[in-house]
Amino acid sequence: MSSALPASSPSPRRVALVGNPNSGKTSLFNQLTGSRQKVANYAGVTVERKEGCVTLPDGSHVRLLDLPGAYSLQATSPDEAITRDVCLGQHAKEAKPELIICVVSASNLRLHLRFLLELMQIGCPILVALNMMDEARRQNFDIDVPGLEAALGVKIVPTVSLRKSGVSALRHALAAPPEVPPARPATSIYAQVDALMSQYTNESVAGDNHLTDRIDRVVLHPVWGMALLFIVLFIMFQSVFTLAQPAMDFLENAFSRLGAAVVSPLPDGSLHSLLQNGVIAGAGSVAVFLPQILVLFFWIIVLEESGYLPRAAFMLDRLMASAGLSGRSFIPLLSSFACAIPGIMAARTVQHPRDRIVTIMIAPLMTCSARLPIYALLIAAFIPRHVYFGFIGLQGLVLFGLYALAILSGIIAARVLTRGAAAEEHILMLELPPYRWPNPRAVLIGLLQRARIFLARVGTVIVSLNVLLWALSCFPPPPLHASQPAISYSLAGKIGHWMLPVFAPIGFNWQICVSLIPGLAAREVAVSALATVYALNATEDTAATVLGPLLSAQWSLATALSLLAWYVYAPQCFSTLAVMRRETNSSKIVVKTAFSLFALAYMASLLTYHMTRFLGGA
Ligand SMILES: Nc1nc2c(ncn2[C@@H]2O[C@H](COP(=O)(O)OP(=O)(O)OP(=O)(O)O)[C@@H](O)[C@H]2O)c(=O)[nH]1
Ligand SMILES: [Mg+2]
Repeated sequence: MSSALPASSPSPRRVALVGNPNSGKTSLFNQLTGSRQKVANYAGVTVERKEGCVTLPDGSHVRLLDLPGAYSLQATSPDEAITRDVCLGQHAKEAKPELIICVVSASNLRLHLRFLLELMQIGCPILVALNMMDEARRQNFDIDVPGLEAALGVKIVPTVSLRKSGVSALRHALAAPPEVPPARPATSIYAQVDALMSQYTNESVAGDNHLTDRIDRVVLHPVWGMALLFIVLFIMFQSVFTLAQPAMDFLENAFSRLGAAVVSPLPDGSLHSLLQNGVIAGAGSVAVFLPQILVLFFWIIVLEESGYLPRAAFMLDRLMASAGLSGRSFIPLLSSFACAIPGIMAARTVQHPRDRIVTIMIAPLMTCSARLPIYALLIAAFIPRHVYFGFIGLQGLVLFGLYALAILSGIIAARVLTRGAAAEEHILMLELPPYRWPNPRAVLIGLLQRARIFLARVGTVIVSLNVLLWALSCFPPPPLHASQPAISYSLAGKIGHWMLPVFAPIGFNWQICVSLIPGLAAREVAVSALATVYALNATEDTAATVLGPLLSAQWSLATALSLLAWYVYAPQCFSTLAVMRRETNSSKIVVKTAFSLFALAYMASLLTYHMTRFLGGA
């Protein structure tokens, strides 16, 4: 029998969720604590410990840790090392948990039991959450839970964390005194798992997951699979323009009216200019891109939840191998399309140190969503809305091309950095999860979260940087009888003109130079900064959200394409560089990466500018 602690011992105060990757730990964590940590259908979503608070039925509180998934306590990657260290009480900043909730997927019981049996040997009290019971049921996979519970000597709570099922039972179980599992037989873990599976499940007669296998026959096919991947990406970028356009038009209109309603009653003067040119022009010009950002994230969330991503990684393994990386680097790189910061963190799942550093160094090359407003602004202004064959939009095609250029550059950069040497680990280590219909509620919550993050950025970083830029663009005031717009005499104007000799060869004017500086803090600010600079530069009042037509009237195609090329590579936002420093613990790598990316950006813009002029796009 299990050796229960004395009955008087209180319920545990420090509890950790531990288990195999993709078993549903974070889903349970969110249900128990009310948090909104990221959940997705592939291994290695959580890469650092996250803390939350669970309220027990008696009103007391327990501190709950969500940990990265691990296959065993023999950690092979930095994220697994965190889990090992916490479980064994060796983590520098985390005391050993008083109870481990081992999350075991009922639909993948054979694999997950191995880790449970290993955990049972470390002398820590254990409670088992037998999650994904719905999937097991769908596969007609029966588990004799009371029998397994008695055989293991640990409490087992069946759960479906998607639907909160079993969460209340888990809360009650947490209130009980923790129990250290009894000693296991001396036989190997494999033999024990075999015995448990044959005695307490119907594994031998339950069907395999035929549907997943059938879908995989197409998805992982060398020809059809690649064609499907291409079609998925193509639809994704086309829809960024087509689906988002009506909502964008609506927002543009709404902001123009709001601007007019707020600003018109004010007398001319500094406050009028600050609101009109600094706040409304700046924030409005970026906020209108919300629909496009949401369309992009809709696809990212659907792909993450469906289980398709690791398959895409599998398909691209050969391509990645040609760059000296394994498909394992694919998911960190793909996360970088949302933002390079979680992408760089996700590189913790890459086991080999060299591959991990190279993945981190090329992550900023993947096109983060902050670049979308710049791309969308310039594409809408300079690329005609042609449609070929009734469904291929030229604008979407150019966007696709910009993403493809970034990916290709990343592959070439990785090849240079790995000096063509073969990848150190192989994709076969990657676990393919079952396919799942994305949960509409999860998709909606994910989108609302992204909208909140985006609008919070607009309302904080972007507005404050723009107000600062407005101040620099208005002071010092112009001399009496000035012949040019006031901004030309201001500090911002002077800085722009100082930078001009460096950037004129790549087709940038002084207004673009001014916008590059705040763009270092957050790339979208380049758009709001351009809106402010041009609004202040204009002789009559220019509405915030009509920046596109203004630029297309004033810039040459060569300049616009050169700026697009610039943003494929640079600049790094400061927070990316800071996370890179933290994750690699090396300033040298950060300096090397930042310098190379600036050099690449300059060269790409130079080439684009002169080629376009040569071809007649002056
Ligand atoms: N059908 C079903 N799906 C679930 C259940 N619990 C979680 N999921 C899904 O399983 C996937 C993985 O869930 P996560 O909570 O991210 O898993 P995790 O264990 O935290 O994964 P890592 O952080 O990568 O170790 C997600 O797509 C969830 O929506 C469940 O009980 N039933
Ligand atoms: Mg997780």
